[in-house]
Amino acid sequence: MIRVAISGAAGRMGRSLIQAVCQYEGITLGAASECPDSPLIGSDAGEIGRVGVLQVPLVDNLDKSKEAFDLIIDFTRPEITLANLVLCRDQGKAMVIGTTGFTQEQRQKITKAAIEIPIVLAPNMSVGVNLCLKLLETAARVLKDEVDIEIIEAHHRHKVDSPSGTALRMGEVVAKTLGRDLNQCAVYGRQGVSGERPRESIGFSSLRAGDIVGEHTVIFAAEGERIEISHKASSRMTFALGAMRASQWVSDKPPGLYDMQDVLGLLKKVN
Ligand SMILES: NC(=O)C1=CN([C@@H]2O[C@H](COP(=O)(O)OP(=O)(O)OC[C@H]3O[C@@H](n4cnc5c(N)ncnc54)[C@H](O)[C@@H]3O)[C@@H](O)[C@H]2O)C=CC1
Ligand SMILES: O=C(O)C1=N[C@H](C(=O)O)C[C@H](O)C1
Repeated sequence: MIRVAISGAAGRMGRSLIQAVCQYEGITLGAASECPDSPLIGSDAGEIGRVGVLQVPLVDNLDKSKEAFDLIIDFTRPEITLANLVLCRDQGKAMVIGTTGFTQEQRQKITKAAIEIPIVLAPNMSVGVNLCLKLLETAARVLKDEVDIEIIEAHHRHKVDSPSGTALRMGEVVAKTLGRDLNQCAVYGRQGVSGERPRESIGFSSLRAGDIVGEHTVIFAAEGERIEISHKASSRMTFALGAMRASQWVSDKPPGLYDMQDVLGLLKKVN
């Protein structure tokens, strides 16, 4: 049995993760944490996830429950993820990181820690999005530089980072396939007299509204035809169950930085 700790247990993803643990065989909830000033500290995680009492009280720091879990699942904010990373590295525990919005420097800290512990880091843990990443690679390889590429994403009004981690990953996959550097060719929104579109740019547009769970579309537009590859998540359970799959997968892996493509065995080329 793999004992997981959920960081950010009362958050949107945290609550879905508690439910997913209860649905998933071979995984049990060992610990759960929330922000130190949360009034929910001390409450039972099962009650927060609406799955009945689990006898796991919310702590304000997972360091206090470190004997009770084997790995941390973290869907929080970058600075919290990095604090959990230090704990996991010091304790030799694995990590599954779904948090997005890392700076380059923060990402490097994760890469460095992965020399010592196994980490799955993925901006999107749904099977569908990870399949889309393979489809995008194929589309870019076939369409080459003959198309304009635009990435549109839509999320709920509470999301704090933009573009979404998934949109950025989609851009990276397409740019890499086309031999472009995303740092050079990304265009984040347009306003005013923005001029004619250079073919090599990859455009990003972000919508924030209501309770949209997460939607991504990549448009490949040529003269006379247009291809759109879209994914629409309608429930956070799709991400949470992906995180369970990642937890089970990573629990017996050697140190290294992995992503959902590794977990799902999608690394081989799809033609
Ligand atoms: N990789 C994936 O598949 C997905 C990634 N995400 C990402 O997950 C992250 C979280 O998203 P949401 O759940 O919507 O956010 P949220 O804001 O609902 O949840 C974050 C939780 O962390 C808690 N928190 C704050 N400080 C803490 C601390 N010191 N210790 C423990 N918990 C603390 C907050 O109180 C909050 O409850 C975002 O970066 C989002 O982009 C979201 C969905 C899917
Ligand atoms: O914040 C969210 O909600 C989501 N964030 C992830 C991202 O930034 O890509 C994944 C998903 O779309 C939901």
